[in-house]
Amino acid sequence: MKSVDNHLAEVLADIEPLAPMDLQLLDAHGCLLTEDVAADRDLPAFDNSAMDGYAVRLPDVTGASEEFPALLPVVGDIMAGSAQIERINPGTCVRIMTGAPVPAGADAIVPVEWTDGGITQVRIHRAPAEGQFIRRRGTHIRAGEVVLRAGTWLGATQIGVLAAIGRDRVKVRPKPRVVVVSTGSELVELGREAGPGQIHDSNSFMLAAAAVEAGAVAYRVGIVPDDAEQLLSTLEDQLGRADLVITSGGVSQGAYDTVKETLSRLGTVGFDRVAMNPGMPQGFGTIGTEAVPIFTLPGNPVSAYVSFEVFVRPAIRRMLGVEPLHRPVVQARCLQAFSSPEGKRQYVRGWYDAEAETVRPVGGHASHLIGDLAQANAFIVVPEEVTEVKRDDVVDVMLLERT
Ligand SMILES: Nc1nc2c(c(=O)[nH]1)N[C@H]1C(S)=C(S)[C@@H](COP(=O)(O)OP(=O)(O)OC[C@H]3O[C@@H](n4cnc5c(N)ncnc54)[C@H](O)[C@@H]3O)O[C@H]1N2
Ligand code: MOO
Ligand SMILES: [Mg+2]
Repeated sequence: MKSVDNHLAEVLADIEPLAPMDLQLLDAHGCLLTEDVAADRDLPAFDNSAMDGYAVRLPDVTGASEEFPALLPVVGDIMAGSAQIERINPGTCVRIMTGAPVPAGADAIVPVEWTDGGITQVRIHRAPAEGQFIRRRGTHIRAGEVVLRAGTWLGATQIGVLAAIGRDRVKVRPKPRVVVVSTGSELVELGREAGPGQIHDSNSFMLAAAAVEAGAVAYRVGIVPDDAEQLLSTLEDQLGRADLVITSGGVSQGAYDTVKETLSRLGTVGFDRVAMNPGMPQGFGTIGTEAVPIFTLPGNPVSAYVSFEVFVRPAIRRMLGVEPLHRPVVQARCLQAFSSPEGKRQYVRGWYDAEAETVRPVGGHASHLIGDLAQANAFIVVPEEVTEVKRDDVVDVMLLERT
């Protein structure tokens, strides 16, 4: 049997970051920026008001107080978006709203709360300091300044600053497009009745969701029966839009496990028994003229998910160009004893308590127990040579939290 580490190394040796592309801003969300982005303008782009109030000249309001308010005629109104009033003359003021351009001649903004709120004339009972409540042009970002460096991951706030400087396209590594196919003649689509001997396809939903959580775009193709020709034509159909293909099922020793036979016709996919539990039968290689990487994962749901976490997720992250490739692994005290198969790395569903730094196995170890998987937030990773984990042993814990 092949070791987990060898299989992972072979997989990653065949995976490269995707080539950068110019994408629309929202399509770049969740991607890695591959260019330095500099502002082509100052931010703020013009002097503007930080308050709803009045734009004034300082000499006209100096010393204003409750007892001796300054009284000024209001000669106009500047709302945000208006650029009509360019200047104010001595002895006058204008009403101004937050974000509106400050007219030349104005030295400060008086918030409306410091006044009687007058429309044609205003009583001001507190004097602002020079420049108070004016957001000056270029004080935040200067034209030419780099706002985001190549290598930055674009989350919501990075998308925000790009929009603020007017960028509608940016160069990023695109998200890998992951095609997910379930194989198995026993599978039925959600919404249809599962007849005798049939079950609903859960792997393709779970794996498509996992691919999205890893940062990819997922296309769930659905179910292909255990039929070589149908699998072949589905994969040929899908290759045009795939950067990566994931299948589940049909890779073990069954008489109708057709995935192996079919894929040997399409490209170079190797099938191995990997020394892990769950997830022993694994296939990986490339298919089609574009050499699209394909993972053929075992059909048992927990086996498919563990395989995704250990092999597929790091591959997706490498394609995205993001680090770290792997889930964080921490150490924790195990609250319950259990045994582990010799010679295999075991991934045990667990509940990790970060505060107590403990982990507790969740449910059984069998690879069809998907309900237990859904209750876990971690895998306890038991090394190949360990056959018994005792209560209070310190164990490695792979955290499944979203990162
Ligand atoms: N004689 C042997 N039999 C098996 C071995 C073995 O070494 N010798 N290995 C076992 C192990 S370990 C695993 S894991 C499975 C892998 O099986 P396959 O990849 O061939 O998958 P299938 O046989 O198609 O299905 C296995 C199991 O999972 C269910 N399944 C499949 N697809 C889905 C889906 N999309 N959604 C929900 N459930 C699914 C399927 O109904 C089967 O119960 O082989 C063992 N056997
Ligand atoms: O390896 Mo299978 O993946 O144990 O259930
Ligand atoms: Mg099988």
